Amino acid sequence: MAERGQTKFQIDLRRHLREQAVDRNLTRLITEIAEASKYIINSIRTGDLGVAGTSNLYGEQQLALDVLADRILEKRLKYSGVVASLVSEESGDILRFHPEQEGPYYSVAYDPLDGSSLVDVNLAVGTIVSIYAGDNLLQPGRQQVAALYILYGPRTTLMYSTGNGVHEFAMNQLMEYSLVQEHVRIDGGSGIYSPGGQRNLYTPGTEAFVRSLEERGYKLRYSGGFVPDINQVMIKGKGVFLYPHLQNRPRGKLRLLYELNPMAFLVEQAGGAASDGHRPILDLVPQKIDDCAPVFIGCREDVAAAEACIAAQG
Ligand SMILES: O=P(O)(O)OC[C@H]1O[C@](O)(COP(=O)(O)O)[C@@H](O)[C@@H]1O
Ligand SMILES: [Mg+2]
Ligand SMILES: [Mg+2]
Repeated sequence: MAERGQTKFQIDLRRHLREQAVDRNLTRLITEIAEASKYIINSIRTGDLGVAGTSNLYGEQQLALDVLADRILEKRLKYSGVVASLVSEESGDILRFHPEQEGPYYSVAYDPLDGSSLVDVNLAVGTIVSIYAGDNLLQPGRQQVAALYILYGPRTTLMYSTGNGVHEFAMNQLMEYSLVQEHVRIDGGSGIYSPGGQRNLYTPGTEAFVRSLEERGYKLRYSGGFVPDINQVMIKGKGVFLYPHLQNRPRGKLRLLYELNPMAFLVEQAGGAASDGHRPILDLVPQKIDDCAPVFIGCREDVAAAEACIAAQG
């Protein structure tokens, strides 16, 4: 019987970060983001589901919730005292700060509310965060020092890594994130597949890859939310998500800085892989903050099979 107060399941996020010997300022940053999620949850549950009357960098109509979630996170990060620069999917400009606190400082790229168009149909949405040391946000994803996502589903869960495995937390009745499991692993096996985009616009290589999964009995699981769809692969420990290059969209849809890099960091830390069809997502060098890339992400063997199909048929 574990000593009272010592069981793994009473470890909250801050204590876990401390036990992982995570730098004090990075611990502060991650716990500030966790705090901000409480206000985002509240805005999802009670907020205005209408449009904000503005559009983001991609010309996508912003929902009031996108803008509200962005404001909540930006304010938290700005006043955290440990952030040198940040960029959000919703704002599109890099904001720079001069923290008074002692360094080290960090830079953050985030998608404040991914899948926001699913809120009005009451499907799960999430927040995705990518963290670098210093003030340069245009670095390959492999340079990240941490990444995390928060999934606002029937339960609110948080998945983070600082490079020492991926750990899952769930929000309890007191709105604290309490440890559920450490070292989440994607070990493979016949699983699920999440085929994003329009199938009729797939290239021959992607079409051949998806057909091979169906012939192997993979089950289609696609919610239209990147965070729940990736979380399903993480928790099941198998399967693959793809939002590929399309005939009319050669760079796919998902954004490198705030969606692909953080998810690729987490999935690789869980023993999986993430590719743009030719090379690891984490090795792509961002040219500009709104770069997009095709993505095949999940079980290592499935991603390798996708790359082989694309090498053979494009
Ligand atoms: O609706 P589509 O084209 O299948 O795209 C779904 C993808 O787009 C997204 O909704 C884009 O996210 P945003 O809501 O942040 O723009 C992802 O969550 C999801 O994986
Ligand atoms: Mg998004
Ligand atoms: Mg978004």
